[in-house]
Amino acid sequence: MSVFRKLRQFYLPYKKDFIWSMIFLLVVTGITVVYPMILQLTIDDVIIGHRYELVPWMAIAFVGVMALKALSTFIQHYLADMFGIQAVRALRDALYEKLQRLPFSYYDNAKTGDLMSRLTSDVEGFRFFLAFGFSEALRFLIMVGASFCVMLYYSPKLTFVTVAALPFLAVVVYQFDRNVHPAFRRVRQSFGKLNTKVQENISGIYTVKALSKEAAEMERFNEKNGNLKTSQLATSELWAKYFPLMEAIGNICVVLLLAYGGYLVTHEKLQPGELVAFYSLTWYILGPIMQLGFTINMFSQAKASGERLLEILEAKETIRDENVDHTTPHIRGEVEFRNVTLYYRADAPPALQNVSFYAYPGKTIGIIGATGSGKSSITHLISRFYERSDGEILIDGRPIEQYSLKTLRSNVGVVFQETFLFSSTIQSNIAYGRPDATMEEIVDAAKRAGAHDFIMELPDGYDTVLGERGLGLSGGQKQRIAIARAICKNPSILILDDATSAVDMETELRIQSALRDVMKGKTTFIIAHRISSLKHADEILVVEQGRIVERGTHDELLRQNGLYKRIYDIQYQDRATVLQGEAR
Ligand SMILES: Nc1ncnc2c1ncn2[C@@H]1O[C@H](COP(=O)(O)OP(=O)(O)OP(=O)(O)O)[C@@H](O)[C@H]1O
Repeated sequence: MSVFRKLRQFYLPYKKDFIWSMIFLLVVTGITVVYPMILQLTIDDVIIGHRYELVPWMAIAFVGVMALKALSTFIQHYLADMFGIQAVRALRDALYEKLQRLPFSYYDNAKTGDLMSRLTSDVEGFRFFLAFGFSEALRFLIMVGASFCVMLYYSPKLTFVTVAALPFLAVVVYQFDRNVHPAFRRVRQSFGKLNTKVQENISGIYTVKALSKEAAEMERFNEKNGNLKTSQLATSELWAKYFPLMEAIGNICVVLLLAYGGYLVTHEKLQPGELVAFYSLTWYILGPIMQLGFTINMFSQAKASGERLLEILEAKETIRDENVDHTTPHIRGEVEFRNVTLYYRADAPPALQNVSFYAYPGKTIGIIGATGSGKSSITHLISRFYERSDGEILIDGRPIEQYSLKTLRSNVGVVFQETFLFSSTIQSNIAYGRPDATMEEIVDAAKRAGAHDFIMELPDGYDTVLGERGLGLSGGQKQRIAIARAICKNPSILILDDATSAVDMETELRIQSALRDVMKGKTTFIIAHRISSLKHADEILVVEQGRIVERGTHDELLRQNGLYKRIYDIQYQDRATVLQGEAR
């Protein structure tokens, strides 16, 4: 129950709809129980009592009662649905908002397919329970309770004979529920695995085709599809096995009712109409009990879904705005690291160790080093994508934590190693960080990023709609649009994380000289593997195993004759000669 209590903030605001729907449910259930009573009156008082003049009135009353039932059913369903739909809308909003706030570290371990299924099928499961489960549970109680009372009123003895088989039915329902719940869980798991397979296959279709793994992929899909079939068949088998059994027990109840009830009627201890009413009422008790398994199952599925949703809602936001200064929306771009250490995981070696450097506004800092040496980690900390484990990071002389995340990130422009473009127009992709940018500013950013010319060659220019993840553009074109997006934001600190790796050297040079112009008085970090990409930087940091091992300008570093010089030799001299020299 605690799951439903924890999620109450989402459905309690709509309790009015729920209460009204329950009131109409009472009306509907009440009428349903009254129906056999009208039948009894018609048979016993009108037909057997030969009072045929009452038939039209009974018919009118019957139609009136049925019309009221139809109207009440409509209102009850509508309001119950409204309750569920409004509640999960608020829930979905909260989940989405939470996903926007969760730190990078959360996404390091999250699976896209799994998150998607939580936001769709788990939310739907919860909605279904809110809209139908609650009312089904209440309907069960009212229907069984009211029918039982009416039956007792007619004949206590017949009531007990009829319900004698109910404990057996209850045992079967209990057994069914015990088996069907894990079976349903297996279906959901198989379905989740199948979904993840499809999602991964579509995302990685280039790799699949490039490695010619279509047949192997089909085989794996077939296996997952087969698992889903098996688990679905197992569930069907359970339904097929238990339902006839439940119905048989129900029919035993009816046989007992007809045998003993018939005996009572023939001995004039019961009216024929009362027996007919009994017959209907018995099914009003049996039906909901048979359905109980389904209702319990809906409840446990909603509980499982609610737990999965709470896992997101209660996930820790390790990076939060606390005691921040909202009065400084602008940052000049001075960045200082003092003995910064970063552990991504406690059980792994640090990604950065005692990193210190100082960047004046307007300067360009180059960062170079082997893959995995910690270059990106340095820039992750400047945007506070991750929290440093030790040391101090100062921006404009103040600890980074004093800035709100919004202030910080709106002043930092990052172009990542992997470019992500949205499936919208080129124009809106460039203006993503600053939706109020004018067309002139967008074009200017594109020109500086070396993207304008190829954009103009596209049939729809800036209005060209890109495919998912920028499909339809070359790697270098995507990178240039991403750079334009960062420039358009007019950041005080610009981070290019291997952002020109897919661009030819000449274009890269043009982009960099255009950047010098826009980044005047601001700070630029360039991470690159190519020395040509950062040799003009004011200071180059050489990183090895999380430490800065050399620093200086290009010329200074060459003179130091260390790691940087070695990278330079490999890139600019005959590779074979360098490696041979190493081997000796
Ligand atoms: N999110 C993360 N969770 C755990 N470990 C990480 C994470 N990101 C990076 N690492 C580890 O931290 C170390 C430094 O990674 P980083 O991405 O900073 O290297 P890099 O120098 O930018 O590499 P590359 O040139 O390949 O991009 C690596 O050992 C990497 O495996």
